[in-house]
Amino acid sequence: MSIAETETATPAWRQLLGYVRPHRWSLFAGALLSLVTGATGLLLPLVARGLIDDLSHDRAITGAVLAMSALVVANAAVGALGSYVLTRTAESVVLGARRALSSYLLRLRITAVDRSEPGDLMARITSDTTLLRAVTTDSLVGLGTGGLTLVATVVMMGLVDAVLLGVTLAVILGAGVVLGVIVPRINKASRQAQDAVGVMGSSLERILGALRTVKASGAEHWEERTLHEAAQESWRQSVRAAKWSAAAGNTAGLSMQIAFITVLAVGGARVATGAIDVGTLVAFLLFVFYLMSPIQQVVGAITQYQTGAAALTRIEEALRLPAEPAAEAAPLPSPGAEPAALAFDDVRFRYADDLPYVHHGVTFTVPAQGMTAFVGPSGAGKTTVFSLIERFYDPESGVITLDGRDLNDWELPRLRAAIGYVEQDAPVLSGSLRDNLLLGNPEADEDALARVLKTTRLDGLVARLPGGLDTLVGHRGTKLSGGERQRVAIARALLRRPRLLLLDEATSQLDAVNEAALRDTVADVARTTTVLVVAHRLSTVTTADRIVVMDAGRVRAVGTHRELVTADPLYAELAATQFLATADRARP
Ligand SMILES: Nc1ncnc2c1ncn2[C@@H]1O[C@H](COP(=O)(O)OP(=O)(O)OP(=O)(O)O)[C@@H](O)[C@H]1O
Repeated sequence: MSIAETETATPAWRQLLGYVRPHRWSLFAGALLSLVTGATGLLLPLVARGLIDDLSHDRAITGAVLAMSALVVANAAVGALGSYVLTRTAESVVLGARRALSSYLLRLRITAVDRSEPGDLMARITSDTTLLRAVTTDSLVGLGTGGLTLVATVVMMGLVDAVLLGVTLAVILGAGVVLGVIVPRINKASRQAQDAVGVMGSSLERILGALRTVKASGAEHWEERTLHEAAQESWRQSVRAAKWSAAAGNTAGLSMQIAFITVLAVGGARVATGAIDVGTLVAFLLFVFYLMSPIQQVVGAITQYQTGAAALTRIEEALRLPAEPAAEAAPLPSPGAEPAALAFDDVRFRYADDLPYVHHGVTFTVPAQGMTAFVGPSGAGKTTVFSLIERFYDPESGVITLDGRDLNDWELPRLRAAIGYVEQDAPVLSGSLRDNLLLGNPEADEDALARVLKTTRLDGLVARLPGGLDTLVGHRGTKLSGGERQRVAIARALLRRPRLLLLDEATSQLDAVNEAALRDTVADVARTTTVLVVAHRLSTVTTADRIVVMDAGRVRAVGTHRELVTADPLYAELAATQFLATADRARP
């Protein structure tokens, strides 16, 4: 299931109000200033009527000219202030949405991440939230102030001449019908344009994450086409939205011009019959002219809302993905904390309802302290054991306990604080070596850092690097070797003083020196912590306190290397293929 298919329950306008609520007072102040701007503008036709009256009665016009000038200046000043307050508020709304969304995405369950595209999620935080800015000012305020100004103008027009008002409203009504057809098309095109931006984000994320492979496979042209197609699609849909928006804006403009001409014709006739005087006609025409602005504002608000509603829907979809409960960070185990004991009891698990079971009743126990290795053919479900311990996923049935307590009864942050986890591809983030090491425990002091560097045999590397710990490691640690990356990841995990260390060995072959360093490190750590290792090379686990042999989602044997070589044919075979069994059997 893709993220876009997630059902959306909350209507876009309610979400918008949710984001705007914390800023309602500044929004109100901005809207008020806009209204004052509108009101000062509204007085102009009346002052103009006075001016024409004064002229036709040979009276001095200085007062009227001064009043008009003052109104124009006040209009501009209040308008500028209002626009600043509104834009600032709109930026705050965007900030609120970005914060909410980024906090939420960090809490997403791994299952949700598995079935969504990170690049698309990124686009929702960066690009879709940006659209809220315009929707806050143009739509909400535009609708509020434009609507009020419109009503006020219509009332004033009614007071000046009811017949001419009737003529004007008839024209506006016609334009309203046309807009009813156009507006839904803007929404659809905007949604598709934003989706295309999401597709671009996903492609970019995928390509930049594997640029070496892309280059080595000579796939640049192919990937270029994918990116260009997504960009083209976004362009096509944005242009479609722009076309309909332009049509909407022009319909409003055109209707006002038609209204102007009609009022001129009907009003001229009324002046000729003496029903109204010229001053009234001029004032009314000025009102028609003035009506243009609030009508444009309201139409702009409605069209802008369509783009915003599409973005809000995409944001809401992300916020409906399953996430872990929000919780305070848990304290790390204190120095010298007891190692943890772990047990799996008849655990059955599959990654999704439509996928086959990965664990068919896995059972094993791991006492506190020492090293337990998991071995078995690829796809046996070894890494999945770790994912379940970290509660990235929950088993369908069976019980997993840490210190005799069901994992479900642990507060998630407390559980994860007790565990150190080194993933298979041991990610190193960009930044300095120090940043990478302190990621899991920013408060670790220099002593702790030095101890961990020594344990993980990284002290030599740090001494060699020109910048020491402050050397930048490059995006994803590209400036480090595979073995160094893995040891950095172990050091990072160890700085958290874990009571249980999960180490998923890299499948890539390490050189003999690195492999020995890794083996010694793990053996050292296992003296004070419970260490679980998923091993792809048996050479790393021959000294393990116990080895759990997994095959096709089941535990088929548990024992030491010596025991398993004779007791378990699969293990013996694995060992034989790695040239270990013979050497071992040869020993007395
Ligand atoms: N996120 C996932 N979604 C769906 N299926 C998955 C996921 N992760 C793993 N699997 C599947 O679960 C099975 C077990 O995977 P797991 O990574 O636990 O095996 P493994 O024993 O660690 O293998 P290897 O030694 O190759 O790392 C595999 O068939 C794999 O395709």
